[in-house]
Order: sequence, then C-alpha cells, then structure tokens
Amino acid sequence: MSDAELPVQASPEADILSALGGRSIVLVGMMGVGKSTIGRRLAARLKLTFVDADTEIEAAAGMTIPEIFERHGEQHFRDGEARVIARLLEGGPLVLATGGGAFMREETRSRIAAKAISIWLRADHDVIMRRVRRRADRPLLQTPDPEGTVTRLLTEREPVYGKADLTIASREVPHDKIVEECIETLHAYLCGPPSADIASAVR
Ligand SMILES: Nc1ncnc2c1ncn2[C@@H]1O[C@H](COP(=O)(O)OP(=O)(O)O)[C@@H](O)[C@H]1O
Ligand SMILES: O=C(O)C1=C[C@@H](OP(=O)(O)O)[C@@H](O)[C@H](O)C1
Ligand SMILES: [Mg+2]
Repeated sequence: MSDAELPVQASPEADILSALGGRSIVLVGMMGVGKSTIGRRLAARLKLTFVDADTEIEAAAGMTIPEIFERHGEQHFRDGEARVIARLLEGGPLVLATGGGAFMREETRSRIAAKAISIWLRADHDVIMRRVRRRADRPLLQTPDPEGTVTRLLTEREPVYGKADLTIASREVPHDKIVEECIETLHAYLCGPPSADIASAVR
C-alpha cells in the first residue's frame, strides 16, 4: 500500500482540536504551578497559538507587572487583566496561561466557562515556594513573609481554582510528563473513552 492509501491515523491531539472547535484551553492556578511553561509546551503539542495573559498585559501597558502594581496598584492591574483575557478569549482556539489571580474574578470565570476548557494546575505549598523563590517578578510575594502569603492565598484561592473543568497535579516531574497528562485528561474529557471499534483495532 502506498503512503497515500494508508488510512489517516487519529491522534489524541487531532481529536482534541476537533472537539474544541473554536474554544481555547485556559490554564489557571497559583503562582509557580507552571501555567506559563506548561502552557507553551501544551500549545506546541496541539499546534495552537500560545498566549500568556501577563505578557499581553505588559505589552498593552508598556510596563512590567511590578511597575503596573507600583505605579497604579493591584486593582488597576486586575481590571486590565480581565479586559485582556476577555479579548483573548474571543480569538480562540488558543492555549492561554492566566496569571494566578485572574480566575478569582467571577466575570472572568464565566467568560472562561463560555469560551474555553479550564485546567487547574495544582501544586503543594512547598513546590510553589521552591519555584517562586527563583524570581522576584511577582509583586504579591515581595513581602517580609512570602511563605505566609502563599499559605493565605492558597487558602483563599484553592476552592475557586477547584471550579476549573479539569485538575492536574503539578509536581517535580519533567515538564513534558505534565503536558502528557494534560493531553490525556483533555482527551478523556472532550472525546470520552475510545470506542469499542477503535479499541479493538489498536489491540
Ligand atoms: N513540572 C515542573 N517541574 C519542574 N519545574 C517546573 C515544572 N513546571 C514548572 N516549573 C518551573 O517553575 C517555575 C514557575 O513556572 P511558571 O510556568 O512561570 O509558573 P506560573 O506561570 O504558573 O507562575 C519555572 O521556573 C518553571 O520552569
Ligand atoms: O497570583 C497572582 O495574583 C499573580 C500572578 C502572576 O502570574 P503567575 O501566576 O504566572 O506567576 C501575575 O499575574 C501577578 O504577579 C499576580
Ligand atoms: Mg505565569
């Protein structure tokens, strides 16, 4: 049989893309769980555009996030964040990494529910602390007690992150393992179990 005659093989990635239609995949969760790094890799796997909401906010404001917080305050940042995410969700399908506070706003959660599949990347306090210590670009953690701040934010936020469609445990395994779990979990959620025909064909 020539290559042209071979049957087209369905792949989990192709199945996911077709089930998404115009919807996006949105990563939510606490600072340091891996939304930006995992999101970029997940988008590459699915051949979708990757957008980081924080980067878009910085571009729109012409300032870094620490500068926005310092000059205009958190409330101003949050309003800009909600607007940027609303705009990005109109342009799907894409993989969107949100900043850790974005999903706390009800209006943003409703928009995400209408236009996307949301994945909560969930990590333990200690994993988060190890990862966020490496950089000083998260203004909320520039406090005398970043550990206490992370504990408080996790208590406030975890029940809300739990409203995401899917949850993946982000832990100290290679990034690509987490990406693989995102693909498997998205596939099961969007496409269901393999049909008996396909299951027997691949046996
Ligand atoms: N599975 C992982 N294993 C090891 N390090 C990770 C993993 N996922 C993310 N990281 C690291 O944690 C740090 C924070 O990740 P980032 O994607 O910026 O998180 P977020 O966008 O959720 O704040 C980065 O240095 C990243 O490489
Ligand atoms: O948790 C938060 O409130 C924030 C998380 C940051 O993004 P990451 O979650 O990508 O670090 C960034 O949006 C800002 O510093 C505020
Ligand atoms: Mg990020």
